[in-house]
Amino acid sequence: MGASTSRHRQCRPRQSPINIYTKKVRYDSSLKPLYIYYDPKSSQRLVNVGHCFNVEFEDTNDKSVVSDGPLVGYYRLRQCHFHWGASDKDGSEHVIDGLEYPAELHIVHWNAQKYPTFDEALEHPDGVAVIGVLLKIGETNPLIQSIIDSLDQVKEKNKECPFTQFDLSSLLPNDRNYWTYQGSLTTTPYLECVTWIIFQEAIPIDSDQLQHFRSLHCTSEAEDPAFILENHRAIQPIEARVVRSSFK
Ligand SMILES: Cc1ccn(O)c(=O)c1
Ligand SMILES: [Zn+2]
Repeated sequence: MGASTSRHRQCRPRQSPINIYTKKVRYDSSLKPLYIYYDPKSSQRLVNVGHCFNVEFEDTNDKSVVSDGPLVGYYRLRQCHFHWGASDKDGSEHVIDGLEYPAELHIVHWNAQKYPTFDEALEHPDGVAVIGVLLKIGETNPLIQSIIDSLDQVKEKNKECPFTQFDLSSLLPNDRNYWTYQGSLTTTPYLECVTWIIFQEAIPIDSDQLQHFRSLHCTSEAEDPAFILENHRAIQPIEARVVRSSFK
C-alpha cells in the first residue's frame, strides 16, 4: 500500500520525537545496562550544518561505541548535536509527561557491525542508535562551554573547525536509567531507522550558554544573516508503540 493511496492507515508508524507518558511505560527486566565508551581522541571537528551544529567523530574504527542496553551488537559513535527552543521554556524534542525541557543532546551512532556505511544504515530499522540527554537550566556546564568557545569559528552555515580531545562521556548523566523505543530521525527525511535511548536524568546548562546556540546562523556567509533560533520537531503520534524502561 503506497503512502499516497491511503491516509487512514498509518504509513509512518514510528516517528520521533514523542511524549513519554511514564504511566504507560513498561519496565523490562531483560534490558541490560548500557555499555558506553567514547575515546576523546575520536573527536575531530565542529560543523555548522545549517539547522544545528554537529561535533563529528572519527567513525572508521570502533574506538567509540555504545552496546548492550536494548541493542544487538555495537553501534559506532558518529556525531552529536543539540536541539533547542527560541526561549528556555521549550526546546527539547522528547517530552516527559507533557514537560518540555529547554534543550536535548543527541548522540548519534550507527550499526557498523551489520552495515558498511552510515548512509546504508539509515535505510534499515536497526541501523541507527541515538542516545538522548535532556538538558535543564542549572549551573554552567564546562564541557558545553568548551564547545561554545569554538562556536564563533562556525558562525555561518557550512563552516567547520577542528575540535579534538573532546570528552563526550563527561556529558552523560551519572544515573544511567533510560527509556527506549523504536523511532525515527527528527529531521528530514525522518527515516524510521532509530533505536532511541533517552536517559531519565537531565544534565545542567545555564541560560547564557543556551543563548549562544541561538546566535548561530542558519545562513551561509554569502547570504543575509538569519539565526538558528530553534530546531526542535513537534511530538509525533506514538501509534502502536510501547516505551520500555530499564528501571522500575
Ligand atoms: C542522524 C540524525 C540526524 C538528525 N538528528 O536530529 C538526529 O537526531 C539524528
Ligand atoms: Zn537530533
